[in-house]
Amino acid sequence: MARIASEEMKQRLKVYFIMGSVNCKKPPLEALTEAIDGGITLFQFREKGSGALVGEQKYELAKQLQAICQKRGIPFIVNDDVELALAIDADGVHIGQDDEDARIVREKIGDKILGVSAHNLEEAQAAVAAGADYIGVGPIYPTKSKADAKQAQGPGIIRLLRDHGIAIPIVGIGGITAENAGEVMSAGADGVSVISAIASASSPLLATKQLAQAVFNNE
Ligand SMILES: Cc1ncc(COP(=O)(O)OP(=O)(O)O)c(N)n1
Ligand SMILES: Cc1nc(C(=O)O)sc1CCOP(=O)(O)O
Ligand SMILES: [Mg+2]
Repeated sequence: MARIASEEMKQRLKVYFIMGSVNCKKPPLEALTEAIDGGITLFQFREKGSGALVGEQKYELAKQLQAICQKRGIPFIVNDDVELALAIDADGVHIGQDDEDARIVREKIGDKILGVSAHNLEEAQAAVAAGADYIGVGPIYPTKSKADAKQAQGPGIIRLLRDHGIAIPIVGIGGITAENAGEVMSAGADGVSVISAIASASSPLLATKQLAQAVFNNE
């Protein structure tokens, strides 16, 4: 298997849903199925926060969510847990600045998708040098879904990265909704990644459709 092409990665990032069992209003398998029906293009399993599953239970949920993604052709990314990603043969891994070093992760996962969080130009340049397939830039807006999130930067951080030559695929993250997704795209993002805009909605199906519409109207 070869590394994902940049253009394909950009398409995959359009509507990127991130979820773990602690995030959803509905049972996780139901929430993911509705999100896929609504038009998500990529999924990240992020089993994190108070009450998150560990060990065998985490592994089993990952396998069940992965099976849904595989059936529907949606790539399955694992947050933080490189060993889990390798154990279940996930499509990729997302890591942040406080996780394992991106160069080492690239060596471990070979051609699988590697996403890296970046909050400024230096981190973005380092992620490119380490072989990231995309960077997640945030928080764009205030978020309640990540306890240790940094201060919101606004969409201008994405424009700044583009203006300084960061050409790899970029996805915005943090407080993104159907109402503000357009300005994230207009700033130069290839897509938006969300937890609560879909997972906390009473209808993940409708919420995803609204988000996708906002994204594709502002490409
Ligand atoms: C697409 C995307 N972007 C950023 C993050 C955040 O990663 P990280 O900084 O490692 O924080 P945690 O998600 O691990 O709490 C992400 N998960 N996905
Ligand atoms: C997982 C995550 N990472 C962030 C970062 O800034 O790197 S913000 C965030 C939480 C995103 O959740 P919501 O869409 O509910 O705001
Ligand atoms: Mg992390």
